[in-house]
Amino acid sequence: MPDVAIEVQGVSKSYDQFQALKNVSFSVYQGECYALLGPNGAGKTTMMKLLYGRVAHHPANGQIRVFGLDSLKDSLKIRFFTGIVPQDDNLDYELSVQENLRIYSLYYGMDQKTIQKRIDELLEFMDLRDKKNANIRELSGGMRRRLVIARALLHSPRLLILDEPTTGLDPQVRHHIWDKLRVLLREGVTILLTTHYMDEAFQLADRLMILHEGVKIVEGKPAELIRSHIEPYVYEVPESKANNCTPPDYVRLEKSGEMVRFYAHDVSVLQHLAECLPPGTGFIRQANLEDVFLKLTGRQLHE
Ligand SMILES: Nc1ncnc2c1ncn2[C@@H]1O[C@H](COP(=O)(O)OP(=O)(O)OP(=O)(O)O)[C@@H](O)[C@H]1O
Repeated sequence: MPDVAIEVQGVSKSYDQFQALKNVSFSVYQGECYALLGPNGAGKTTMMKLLYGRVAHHPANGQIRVFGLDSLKDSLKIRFFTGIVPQDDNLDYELSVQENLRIYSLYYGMDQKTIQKRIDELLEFMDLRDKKNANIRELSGGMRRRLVIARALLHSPRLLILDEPTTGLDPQVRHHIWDKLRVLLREGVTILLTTHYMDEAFQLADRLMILHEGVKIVEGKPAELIRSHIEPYVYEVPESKANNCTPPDYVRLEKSGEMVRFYAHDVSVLQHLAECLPPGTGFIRQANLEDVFLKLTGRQLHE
């Protein structure tokens, strides 16, 4: 069993009367990528912020340890080996790309003689070297996101925490960022991320947890969750056409947006259903993480 990087035990968090997290426990092993999934408001960001001491947390019971350090008593020490990519790109728009990195290096008390080398290395790594002296306003959304990741890596952290790293970015930029995160994982960095993209979790996460209304409802490896929680085949049809299909009792139905999904263990049952509609009206596919998410949370990804 690999060493533990993050250990969360029975943690709850309330904002006034509202309980955002309810008795949540999980561990993240060193060098793994662990994803927190959940509908809007599930408590993902709150969990992340507790880890790096961004919200006050005085649990009556519950504890968070990061590389053996207590998140309450040692939050400053934890920040010195943790890189944080927040949900919003909180860059300084008055400064250039490299000035944004330089100012952060002061915050970490980094040696100013060697800092330029590290900045150049990171701009190269995130493919931003041509933008070194550009103003932040001149950067695309994808470039800004890459710069925030470069900034989080300045002090060569052992742990990288990313809150929705690729939200709103085009598929090419998302794949580019995933490639960079894979390089970091190969180098032994531990990664904890939140995402609304099921393909992102499937591509990157060794293990994941689904949070729902502050409660951990499931945890596991993506492929195992699909195998154990969902029928393997899905027939997806627009709701307006689905009235013509009458499924047998053992076919499960789920509505998602404009689509109806029929779930079954036997693909031939779905093929039979498909024959009740004109060809091309719907399609049969294998179940994926999004199907698990829908079944367990009963929610669409963005409501
Ligand atoms: N500072 C705060 N004061 C009061 N309530 C808060 C505060 N921060 C978060 N909440 C509430 O706590 C709940 C969990 O919020 P959180 O941001 O952790 O969810 P999330 O899963 O990250 O959501 P999203 O996917 O939309 O980012 C929400 O109902 C939110 O309104």
